[in-house]
Formats: sequence, structure tokens, C-alpha cells
Amino acid sequence: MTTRNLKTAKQGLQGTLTIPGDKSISHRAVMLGSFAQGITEIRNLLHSADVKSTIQALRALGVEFEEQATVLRIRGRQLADLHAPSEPLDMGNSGTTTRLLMGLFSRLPFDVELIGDGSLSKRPMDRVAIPLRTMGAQIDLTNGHLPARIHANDRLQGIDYTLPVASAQVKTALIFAALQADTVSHIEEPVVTRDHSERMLLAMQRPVERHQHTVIVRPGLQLVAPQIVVPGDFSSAAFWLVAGLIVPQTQLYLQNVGINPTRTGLVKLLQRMGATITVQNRISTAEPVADLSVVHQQLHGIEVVADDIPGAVDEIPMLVLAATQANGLTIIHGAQELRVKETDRIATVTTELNKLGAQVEELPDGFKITGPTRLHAPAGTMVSSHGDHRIGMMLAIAALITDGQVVLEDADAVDVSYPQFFADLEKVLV
Ligand SMILES: O=C(O)C1=C[C@@H](OP(=O)(O)O)[C@@H](O)[C@H](O)C1
Ligand SMILES: C=C(OP(=O)(O)O)C(=O)O
Repeated sequence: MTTRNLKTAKQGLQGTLTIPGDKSISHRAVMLGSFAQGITEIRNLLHSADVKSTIQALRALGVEFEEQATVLRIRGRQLADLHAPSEPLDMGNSGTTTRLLMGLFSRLPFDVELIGDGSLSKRPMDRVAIPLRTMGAQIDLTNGHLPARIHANDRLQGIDYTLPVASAQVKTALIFAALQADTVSHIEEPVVTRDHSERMLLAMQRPVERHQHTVIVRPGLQLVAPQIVVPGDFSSAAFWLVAGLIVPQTQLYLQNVGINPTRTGLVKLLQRMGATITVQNRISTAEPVADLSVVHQQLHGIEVVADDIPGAVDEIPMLVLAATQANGLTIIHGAQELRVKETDRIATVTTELNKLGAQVEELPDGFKITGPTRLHAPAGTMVSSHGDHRIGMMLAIAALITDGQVVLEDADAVDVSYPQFFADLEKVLV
């Protein structure tokens, strides 16, 4: 566990950052590439702890990965050619790895056991296991959590299912199982969630259909190995977007950011708060990409409702930080999913920002934030990531506008999604 003295931005932030690869897309590229016919080439893959968990799990089943310069090559395998792993598969801290692999591994000819770290072992896994069992998968959980055992299984049937929570992880787990089922599946989501799996399947010539909120998946796992260029992670760009807006004397240019509309809800919310964010050099391939730029601006409070959450689910901690600097009240409802992330993010965001003098009130399903408040840290105030990457990075951005010295406990949690975060911060600190 590393402790880090956080820096204050006395003269603002200036410069250009190239945003590292998207975590969600990296997981999906590795997983689907593992079962494609031919050699999948992935460029700009995110090299982070969570993506390593995905690669190691598939390698343990016999998938071959070869890394050369900046390209990861995967030789896809048929399910029947895989072998049982010699030990439990360690999902580390990664919810996406766990839930998506439960779907992908629900028709394997051998058993696998999934384990995870302390945080992951507290997160709900029944949301995927329950519908997968309806399809015929044989999954044992431990009181709804990891460790999980997925038993050898040779039959899956399609499912007609409406997700009780808006979750791209559950949707994708069901799509991955549905591709291996014997009959067609209809998967309905209450609010549209990130559609990276659907886009990647189209790029692999195995499209799924969408009718409004329903994804229709026909049986067949015949994927054609693609060449994938992973766009920069919008969720990583989010730290700099909000930093750009709230740190005085700041101007930031963010290159290579994925702007898939199912991911950029934060941009819309910040615009509602009065922000201007400039989008340039749009490129539209399987996933749209652009450069974003921001300058320091005064924001105002807004009301956020449940339908706003899925498109900004991982960025809500940064929205709360922005709201501490906005004029007036910001109320966020419908964000109860934050309670089952790497930490209970409603609790950790509230506790940690209030240590710096913010006025954040915890609601059962969100937050009430009064702004603007000057953040201050009397004599070496300690804050903690609680082992949650996004909380650690949010606090490092908060420290930029805090009077006094902030010390961050468990700073290396950032390695989960953005290992070069502190190096990038050094690049733009004036
Ligand atoms: O599908 C994905 O890659 C993800 C979906 C979201 O989780 P939920 O599906 O639990 O909302 C998000 O919070 C997570 O960081 C990544
Ligand atoms: C919730 C997150 O990831 P995961 O669910 O994959 O652990 C995240 O990256 O914020």
C-alpha cells in the first residue's frame, strides 16, 4: 500500500495528454479475440491490472497471446480446444472480468473456479448467475459472491430477459452466453448501457440486432478475427475534463478519446452545469474517437436523475467533485449502483471529500452537494482511495484545488485502470 503526497496546482494545468486505451473495450477485445477464427490484432490495448486479470484467465485455459511492440496478437481457439486451468482463475479487482467471463465460460467442457480480491469478493455476482442458470449454466456462488464454480456444461438455451438493473456487464455476460445457446435470446435493458460488445461483434462479422432497448442474439460463436484499435478511455479522460473545468488558469487538450454516446453522459451533465467542452477531429470507425479540450469555467448546480446514471456511472465521483465548485445545489438521484462498485462510492466520495471541507451529503441513492466550497487540508490531511482506483484519482484532482497538503493512502489503486495517471499529472502541472 503506497502513500503519496498530493500536489496543489498553484499555476494551473496546461498541455496535451494522450488518453490510454479504454478498459471496457480492452477486456472485450481480449475475450472475443480468444474465440475468433484467425489472429486478432489489438493496438493501444490498456495495460492495467484489470486487463491483465482477463489475459491471465484466458491464458490459463490455453489461449496464446503474443505481444510485439505495441500490438497484442491473439490466436483464437475453439471452446473444445481449451483445457481446464490447473488452479482457480484470479479475477483480481475486476468486476468486468468476472461477470463477462461467467457468461463466456458457461458452456465449457470442464469446471473453472473464479476467485477475487477482498473488494471483488463483496460485489454481487447473482445478477449474472441467476439469468445464466435459467439458460442452463451451472454456476455455484458463495452467498451470491465469489468464489464461484462454473461447472462443465454442454447445453445452453436462449433467454428472454429484462435486466432488473441497467448493467452493461450483465447484458454482455448474457450476450456471450447467448452466442453459445441453441435458441435465440432477447435481452432487454431498462436504460441503454455501453454497447461496446455489440459494436465489436459487428466488427467481427457476427452482428446482434437491436430494437430500441432489446438486443436480439441468434446462436453461433463464429467470429472473424479483427484488427482492433482501442480508443482512449473516456472514463480516464473524465479526470482531466473536470480538472480542466475546476482548476483556475487551466487549459487541457485530450487526444484520442473514445466518444461512444453510451459512455459520454458526463459531457452532457457538465454541459447542463454550463460547461463548454470542445470536440475536434472526430473519427468514426467501430468506435467514435475525438480530441476534447477544456478551459477553466464557472459551473452551476443541476439535478441528476436515474436515466442520467448509466451513461456516466463511473464518472459520478468526478461529477460530485465538479459540483463542490459549482454555484448552488446539485442533487444526484438514482445512483444506488455506486454502492456496489470497487467501494461503496456514495460513502467513500462523501467521506473523503468532506475531509477536505466539501459539503456533500449522502443520500440513499446519491448525493446532495452544496457549492462552491473552498477545499482545505489542515496540517497534512490524510485521505484514502479505500483501494478504489477512481476514488484515488478523484482525490488527486481535488487536491489540486485544496489549500494545504493532502496525503493519499493506497495511491497505487490507480493501477487498476490508469497506471500512468500520476505521470500524466506531472506532465500538465505548471
Ligand atoms: O461493461 C463494462 O465494461 C462496465 C460496465 C459498468 O458496470 P455495470 O455493468 O455493473 O454497471 C461499469 O461500471 C464498469 O466500470 C465497466
Ligand atoms: C466499476 C468499475 O470496474 P469493474 O466493475 O470492472 O471492477 C470501474 O472501473 O469503475
